[in-house]
Amino acid sequence: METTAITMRGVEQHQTHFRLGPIDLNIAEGFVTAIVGPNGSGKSTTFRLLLDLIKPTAGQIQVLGQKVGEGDDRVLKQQLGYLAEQSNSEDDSMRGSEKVAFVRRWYPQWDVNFYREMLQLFEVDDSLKLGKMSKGMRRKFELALVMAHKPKLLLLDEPSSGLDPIAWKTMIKVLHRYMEPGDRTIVMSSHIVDEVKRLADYIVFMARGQVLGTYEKDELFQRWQVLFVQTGGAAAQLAAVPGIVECTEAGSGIYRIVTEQSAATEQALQEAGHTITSRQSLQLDDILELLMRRGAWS
Ligand SMILES: Nc1ncnc2c1ncn2[C@@H]1O[C@H](COP(=O)(O)OP(=O)(O)OP(=O)(O)O)[C@@H](O)[C@H]1O
Repeated sequence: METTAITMRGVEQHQTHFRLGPIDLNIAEGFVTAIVGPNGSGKSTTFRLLLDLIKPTAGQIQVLGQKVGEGDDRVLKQQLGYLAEQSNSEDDSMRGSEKVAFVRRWYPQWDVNFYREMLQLFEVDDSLKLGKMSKGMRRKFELALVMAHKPKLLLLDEPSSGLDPIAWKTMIKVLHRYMEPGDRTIVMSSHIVDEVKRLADYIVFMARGQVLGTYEKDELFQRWQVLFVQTGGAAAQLAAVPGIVECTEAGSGIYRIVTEQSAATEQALQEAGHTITSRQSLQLDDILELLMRRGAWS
């Protein structure tokens, strides 16, 4: 694998009603990784651990080559940008421009032109008080705010929450452009299938505080397929076919097969004399559901 921007080793975080981990995770530098999982699966908790906003109960975390929670992390923090899931209501009475004046002092590399350009693209007026901005407007402002120092690692917790479809498209464009230099990394959580499809290079599935797996996006969609198969009555032979995750009878000797190794499954089906009548890609949420079911969690 490529150089890692983030490494988590045996990381656990215990709360009264929630346990995260143990998590072992590598996130590649120079790519977009999307963390996908149901509500309460631990995505935001993971972000907070990476930023040292909460401490792990066990394990070690490295971000951009530095151990989190050890030594002077000022230089590391200047290389990070974090968009929290929810706005901080304590900032409501501040104007956008006042918030910027406050934040930019921490970042010597703050790029005022880039910030202005983003406000223009998103059509945001930063002279408004943050509490007076609409939800989407504030989200766009905050996105510009966390990107203006051009961090090497951008952590975005549900970035498109509250954005209208036009603003959403602008955000996708902005993030694609952000990745162009090749040495930047984005880790984002998202519930929007289309967003993950358009932006992510890698997908990390999470559920109930556990990482279910990390997958290269194109390979994931290529491997996970639904095949409709005419068995000619020899359905029992399907049990020996590799990669099958689910198999249901669809009527008239046709079986609906979900596979996570489409190439191997198709080859074995053909060698056994079965006919594949059609195939479809599986959606991201269906893959997550099947992975969760396999973990016997749902
Ligand atoms: N079944 C549950 N019922 C109520 N709260 C839960 C449950 N599971 C987890 N939580 C809460 O969720 C928190 C962990 O979730 P976290 O915010 O990290 O998840 P998330 O994946 O970001 O969720 P979301 O998609 O809703 O933003 C824990 O602090 C815990 O309090």
